[in-house]
This record gives sequence, structure tokens and C-alpha cells, in this order.
Amino acid sequence: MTSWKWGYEEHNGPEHWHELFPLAYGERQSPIDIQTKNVKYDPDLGPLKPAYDPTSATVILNFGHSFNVEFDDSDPVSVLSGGPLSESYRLKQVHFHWGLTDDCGSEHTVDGVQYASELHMVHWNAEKYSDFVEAVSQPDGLAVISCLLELGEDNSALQQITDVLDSIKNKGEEAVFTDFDPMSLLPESLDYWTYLGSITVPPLLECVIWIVLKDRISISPEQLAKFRSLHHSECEDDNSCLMLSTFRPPQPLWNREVRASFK
Ligand SMILES: NS(=O)(=O)c1ccc(C(=O)N[C@@H](c2ccccc2)c2cnnn2CC(=O)NCCCS)cc1
Ligand SMILES: [Zn+2]
Repeated sequence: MTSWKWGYEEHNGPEHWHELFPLAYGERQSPIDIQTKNVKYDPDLGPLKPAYDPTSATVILNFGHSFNVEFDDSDPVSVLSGGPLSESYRLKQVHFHWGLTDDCGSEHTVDGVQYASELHMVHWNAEKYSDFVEAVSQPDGLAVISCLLELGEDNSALQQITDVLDSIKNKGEEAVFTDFDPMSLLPESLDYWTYLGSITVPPLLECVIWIVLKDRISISPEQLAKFRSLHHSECEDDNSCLMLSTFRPPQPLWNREVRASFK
């Protein structure tokens, strides 16, 4: 089975992941559908305090099941604190999820509505743990800011990313990518919902404090098409290995509460 590579296709997609990763059926899995009538406003939830240094961006790379903008996390240069977090978390990577068509693609949904894409900014708890791999084995190891992207106008901040995707077309390819400020991607309001969940790709570890922004940003059909032009492996003929869909559907909430930072 080690040759089996998980993905998002019929034969290796989210419905198969439990075969190798039993956590798929865990009690704090992500993503979820956020039912706004059931969220609880929590006045103790303070504002998010992101503090990013654009020069800490290093490379953009094609992982095969997604592409990441990687950040140098060897020092506390780009960090997130505040909000639901008790410690300062260090930014490690930013990536996206998308779907085959423009009417699907996000992982989290809001009142059953799925959006065209979703941005994840992945941070790890560098105050309590010594490295990322240790952090992912802890219930408060990661903090991921999620922002939903709805189909609309060209997003100029996103253009800085989509303009370089041609240079990382195939799995394993990477390109220098610095002077990138992830704050430029975020909406003006940082109001959010928060809940305890997991990473949404194998090994599906239940280590994430999720911070889902209430407001959305835009992505154009042309920018989405650039995402889908990436290859999930090396291949010659261009259409047999396109990264057409990279989202996991919502998972059961079980006994979890979703809190809101806003009324
Ligand atoms: N979608 S999400 O925000 O919930 C998310 C957050 C973090 C990771 C992640 O860091 N995964 C790597 C990892 C390395 C060590 C221990 C455990 C997990 C991994 C596992 N296989 N490949 N990678 C590298 C990676 O980062 N994959 C792409 C992430 C976008 S789907 C994945 C998804
Ligand atoms: Zn993700």
C-alpha cells in the first residue's frame, strides 16, 4: 500500500483516505459546514494579530496535491497571535484549495454554500513546541487562517502568485518567491469563526485551531484556470495529470462548538 498515493481523484480521493488514514473518521475532522444560526458569539475572543514580514517568503513549490508559498520559520519573523490563540504561532506556508468547476472548490462551507476556492495560512505553535513536526502531533499545534474566495473580479494580490505558476507546472518543481505579504490577500475585516479541527489532507492530524474569516475575497475564472493548469505528477500529455480538484468536503461536527468573534 505504500505505493498508494492519496489524491483527489475517483480512485484515491477523500472517500478512500480512511483506508490508510483511519483518523479520517475522527471526532475533530476538518473542514466543516459553518451553520451561522448555531455559532456562539464569544466576547472573550480578541482581535487577530497577524504580523508578517514579506521578506520571510522564500519559495513557491508544487507538492503534487497542492502548491505552497513557503516561509522561513527559523525565527519568529512572521507570526500570528491574539484571537483564540494563547501563544504566538509562526507562519510556515500558504496554500489554496479549488475544484473542477467554478461552483465548487472551497473546503469549509457556510450555511451549505460552497465557494470557488479557499486560502489557508498555516502557522505552528513555536512557543510550546520545537518544530512543525512536533506541533502537528499536539491538539493546539497549528493555527490555520482560512479565507473563502468567491468567483468575481481579478484579485490583484493573487496575481503575484498566479503569474509564477507556469514555472512550477510539475510536481516537485519550485521557484524563488519572496517579497510576498500574505496580508495583501486578506479582506479588510478580520472577523472570524473559530473551532477545533484537523489538517484537511492526509495524515488528517487533529492539531488545528481553525480561524475562518467571515468576509470573502475574490478570484477570477482566469485565475482559477491557472490553479487547474498545474500538474499533480510529471507527465508529457498535458491533460492526463492536471490538478483539477483539491478540496476535501465538509466532515461531521460531532460534539464541537463554533464560536464567533463578532455579533
Ligand atoms: N489544508 S490544511 O491547511 O489543513 C494543511 C495544513 C498543513 C499541511 C501539512 O503541513 N502537511 C504536511 C505534513 C508534514 C508533516 C506532518 C504532517 C503534515 C504534508 C504531508 N504531506 N505533504 N505535506 C506537505 C504539505 O504541506 N502539503 C500541502 C498542504 C496543502 S494541501 C497540510 C494541510
Ligand atoms: Zn489547506
